[in-house]
Amino acid sequence: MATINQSVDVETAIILAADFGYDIEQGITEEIGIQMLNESESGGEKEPRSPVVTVMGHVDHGKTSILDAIRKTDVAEGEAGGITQHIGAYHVRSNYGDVTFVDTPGHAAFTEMRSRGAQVTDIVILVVAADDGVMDQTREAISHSQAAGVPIIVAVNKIDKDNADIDRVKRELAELDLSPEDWGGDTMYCETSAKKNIGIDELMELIQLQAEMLELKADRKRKARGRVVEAQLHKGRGPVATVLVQDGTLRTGDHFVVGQFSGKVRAMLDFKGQKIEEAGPSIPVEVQGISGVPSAGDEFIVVTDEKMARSVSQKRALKARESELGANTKISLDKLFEQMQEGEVQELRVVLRSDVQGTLEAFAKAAEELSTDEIKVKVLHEGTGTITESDILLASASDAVIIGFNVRPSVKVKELAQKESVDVRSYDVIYHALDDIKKAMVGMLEPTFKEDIIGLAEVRETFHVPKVGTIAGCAVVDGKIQRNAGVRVLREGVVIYTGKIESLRRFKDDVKEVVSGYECGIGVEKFNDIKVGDNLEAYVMTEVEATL
Ligand SMILES: Nc1nc2c(ncn2[C@@H]2O[C@H](COP(=O)(O)OP(=O)(O)OP(=O)(O)O)[C@@H](O)[C@H]2O)c(=O)[nH]1
Repeated sequence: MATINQSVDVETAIILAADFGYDIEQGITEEIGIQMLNESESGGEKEPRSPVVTVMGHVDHGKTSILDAIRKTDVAEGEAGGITQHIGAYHVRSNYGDVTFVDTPGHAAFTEMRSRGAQVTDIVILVVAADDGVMDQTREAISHSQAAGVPIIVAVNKIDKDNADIDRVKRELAELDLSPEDWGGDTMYCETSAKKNIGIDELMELIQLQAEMLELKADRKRKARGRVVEAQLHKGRGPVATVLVQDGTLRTGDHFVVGQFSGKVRAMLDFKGQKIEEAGPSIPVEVQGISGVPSAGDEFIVVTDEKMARSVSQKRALKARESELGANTKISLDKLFEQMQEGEVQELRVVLRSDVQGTLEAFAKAAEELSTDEIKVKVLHEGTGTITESDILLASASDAVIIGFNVRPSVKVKELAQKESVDVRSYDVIYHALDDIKKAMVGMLEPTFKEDIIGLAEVRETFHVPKVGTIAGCAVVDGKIQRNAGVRVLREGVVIYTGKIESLRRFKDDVKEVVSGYECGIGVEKFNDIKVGDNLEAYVMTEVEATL
């Protein structure tokens, strides 16, 4: 006998359910088991934990130098003189408090983790060189941090330089929503010289101040959970992962699930490569004893026993394979209306790319004006030049679409977009893009013509043929090139000309098409300015049935 509130064991449940014509799947109870474990098992009080910080900025603005200077403030270090770092994260104990630094290379890694649901960073330090000011990667880092909702502390670095212009940096950043506090804004600024060791203590103080405002807390008594920062197959130690403990305490001997793998903590090393027995919240450790190499961003959860660990990891592996095969759940303009109806989106986020700055400003303004009560159009990031891998990762992590004007992603970037199911749309004029967004918002997006890109060729040589013009000696690298197809001439990922393929030859013969792997000569109608290194993108327009 059991009352309605009492649970029964799995065997009984299976027999009972069978009487009613249902099958019971045991795995689900274990997934739920983990959840319950994590919800219920909260032992004691939540205590403050130290902040996890990521340093970002444009190349050469001084990220590494600032991190080095910070490490020198480590009071635990003393005589040894500088820490030899073994893993991608480390913990500094300064007079101002403890800080954990996640040393992943750049904002792409940061966002890749986030696209896996892993937000480990509490605070971003944005390093901007005072002599150089805001540059491309500064802007990208800001967009990535803002999209993640992580507060930014600005370190205006290299103030020792003669041509340092701190006010200019502040002005440029104020335009990007990072007004300094002394200008009435709410962004913390710190003036540093990593080289002369100026302002480093102040920076550490600001980190603590920001951390206090964030009220970062964790319960060190519970079983540990954390995230993988990096992982690899080590020759002697087998699969190892740097895990940042986010809650609870991790101990040697704990059974755990990590991504699709499981294991038992055989040994733990801190970032100095020293063996430790336990690691509390905000502490990075290298864990040994995993059944395989997990991915950066994977969740790490301690469970009660080995059987549970194994069973959950197997279910996860199966699920991962299934989702790889199907399910595209990301946002796309095609599905915008459906998703709006289902209440899934209130905000259409876009990442913008264009060949010229003017288009960006005009589009961003017009797009934001399209916002209605139901849906807001928000530009997450904009930049000139071609669509990058970092754009795709940002769009993937933030569920955004990418809109490009006269720019094309490279083959590699396109593949990443496909893998991440990011909707990348290319336009040549603003109002076409605006039209599509408008139509998508009311569920009327029904292109009557769809452009199919059929192939890509790389220009290896050019020849001048009298009366004909320039012929491009090309290698077809993707798909096929057809005579009379439309063609775009791309230079460094930017469209410089759009026209038609006028002539297509293999050796001396005119041919209708040339497929990937072969070489050919291509003449572009009314265009002679082809250069070695250009890419030719061939496309055809196909009629698409109206869908509603
Ligand atoms: N004068 C001056 N030079 C600095 C300062 N900080 C860094 N530098 C110099 O700037 C150069 C780049 O510094 P890094 O710390 O390597 O810059 P980074 O941002 O880590 O560069 P990447 O890792 O390549 O992106 C080095 O030559 C440093 O010595 C500073 O405060 N003042």
